Amino acid sequence: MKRNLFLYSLIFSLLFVSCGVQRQSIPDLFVDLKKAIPTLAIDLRYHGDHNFVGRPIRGYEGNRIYLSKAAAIALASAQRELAAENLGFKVFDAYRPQQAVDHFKEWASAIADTVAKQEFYPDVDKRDLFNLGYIAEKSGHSRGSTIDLTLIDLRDGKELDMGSGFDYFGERSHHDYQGITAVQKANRKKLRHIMEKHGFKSIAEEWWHYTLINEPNKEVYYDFPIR
Ligand SMILES: C[C@@H](N)C(=O)N[C@H](C)C(=O)O
Ligand SMILES: [Zn+2]
Repeated sequence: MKRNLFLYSLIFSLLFVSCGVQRQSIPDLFVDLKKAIPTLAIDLRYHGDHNFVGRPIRGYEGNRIYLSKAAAIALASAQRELAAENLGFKVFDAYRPQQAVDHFKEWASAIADTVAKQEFYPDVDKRDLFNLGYIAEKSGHSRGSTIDLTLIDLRDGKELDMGSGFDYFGERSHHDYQGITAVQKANRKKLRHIMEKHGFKSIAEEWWHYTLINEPNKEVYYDFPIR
């Protein structure tokens, strides 16, 4: 009896460990972006609390950024081109586990929780953020070839003025919004131009969001946590 118990618990622990390893393993498709492009500036917003939820997001356990190799190669060539103008990228988000998207959905249905409303969605009811295209229930980020980013001046590390902050959900962040200055328009255009030149496409609602057109594994939504 004792022997059986021992065997069962051994099998159970082995199963548990192997599941754990599977959950932790990063698919071959991905690279650690900090290692692939060491000169990239990174501010992984969903790892901390400076984001529209106001708290760290599920699945962002480590301050690391993963992206598909194909997207990382395209981004590296764009970054090289920018450097000639003393410009670089700052990345806010890249691969996003599905569990993080699920966290966004849960948060959106908790109507009373508006701790970060003032900064991120002052004029939008949080229940409409999905319908209006600001957050996706099935996000390209989970497929691994989508990235949220801005431009920085390499001489002082400061972000270029884009006319609204990252994840400001409102018309002000739309590509076609006219009520911003000529400099802000030019900065957005510069970001869009360099991203499109290197194979990425934009969405109308967010100046910071780009997806590699020839992304690999278009059908797969990954859920491994970021550690
Ligand atoms: C939430 C925002 N940063 C974003 O990435 N929005 C798009 C629509 C997405 O969720 O895929
Ligand atoms: Zn995005």
